Amino acid sequence: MDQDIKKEKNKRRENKDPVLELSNVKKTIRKKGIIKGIDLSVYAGEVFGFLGPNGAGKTTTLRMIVGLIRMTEGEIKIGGYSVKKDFVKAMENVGCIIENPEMYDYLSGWENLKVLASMERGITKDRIKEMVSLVGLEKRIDDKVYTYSLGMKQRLGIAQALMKRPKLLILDEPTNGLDPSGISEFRHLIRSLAEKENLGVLVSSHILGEMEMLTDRVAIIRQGSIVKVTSVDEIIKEKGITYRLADPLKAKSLIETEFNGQVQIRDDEELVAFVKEEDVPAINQRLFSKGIPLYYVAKNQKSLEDLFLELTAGDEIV
Ligand SMILES: Nc1ncnc2c1ncn2[C@@H]1O[C@H](COP(=O)(O)OP(=O)(O)OP(=O)(O)O)[C@@H](O)[C@H]1O
Repeated sequence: MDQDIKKEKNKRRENKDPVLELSNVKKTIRKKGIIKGIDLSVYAGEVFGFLGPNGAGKTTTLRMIVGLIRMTEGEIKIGGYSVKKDFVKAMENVGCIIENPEMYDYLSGWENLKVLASMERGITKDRIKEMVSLVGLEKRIDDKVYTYSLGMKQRLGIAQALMKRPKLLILDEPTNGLDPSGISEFRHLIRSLAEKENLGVLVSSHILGEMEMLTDRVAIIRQGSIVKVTSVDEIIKEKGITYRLADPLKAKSLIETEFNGQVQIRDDEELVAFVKEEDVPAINQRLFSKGIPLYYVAKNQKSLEDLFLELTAGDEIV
């Protein structure tokens, strides 16, 4: 992500109240701790990922946020309103798709939105049009919903969820069943919604690559507890530098003695060097002057998947 946008987002986070705030949220079912005291905050304009293996407690937490099940202990605030004390106001500030979005297949997309608008206060025809354009459904909005692809249904579901202008959008496993181009379109849609509508978006998923590209920050949940909250940028830390070259043995000795680096030889043409990034040009020059042909140099990055595996080691991972 662009550095300026990142700084801007951090500034926004520092200056603003969260659109969603969980404090010490617990859920006990038949004396078993399912959720063991979760704290987290989501801010306007950010896409926040909720990641965890099967059975970690993602859906239970999302269902507590939208009031489908009661929390045993703790506090949840949406747009500043307590889900316990100000339920209706809290719910006015959240749009969600937790299971499949509810819609009438035999009506058109437009008719579906009209039906919903008639049930809510203050939704104008202009707002419906605005939502249709925001989710990119203009061309097909008059077609019956049963002719829609899964991705189009999802767009309509998002339009429904956002009609009342909530501050927070919650999506549970939203890319399930989408093909790669659908996933990519979805990613662009969510990012642009977060920016244009200044929405906080909470997305749950176990699809790590997707989350890496979609979210600004992630919370990793394991056995009912959050084990880490971090920005995606922080995760993608250096994991050494890969060199493909003619003589790894000779290169290893040079890098270790002259640049105080650690080197692991991978095969007869590849090594990974743990050196300072600013030393790389000098290393390359020295390899050249020692007559070691260099084919390729690349910075290795730690992915969300690496981190997820480290933190959830031993759990079932899908
Ligand atoms: N009503 C219930 N009674 C007993 N156990 C429950 C109940 N609801 C959830 N659980 C248990 O709580 C744990 C968390 O479930 P949850 O569905 O929140 O996980 P998840 O992270 O959403 O997993 P998945 O990705 O598989 O949906 C699981 O072990 C589940 O079996």
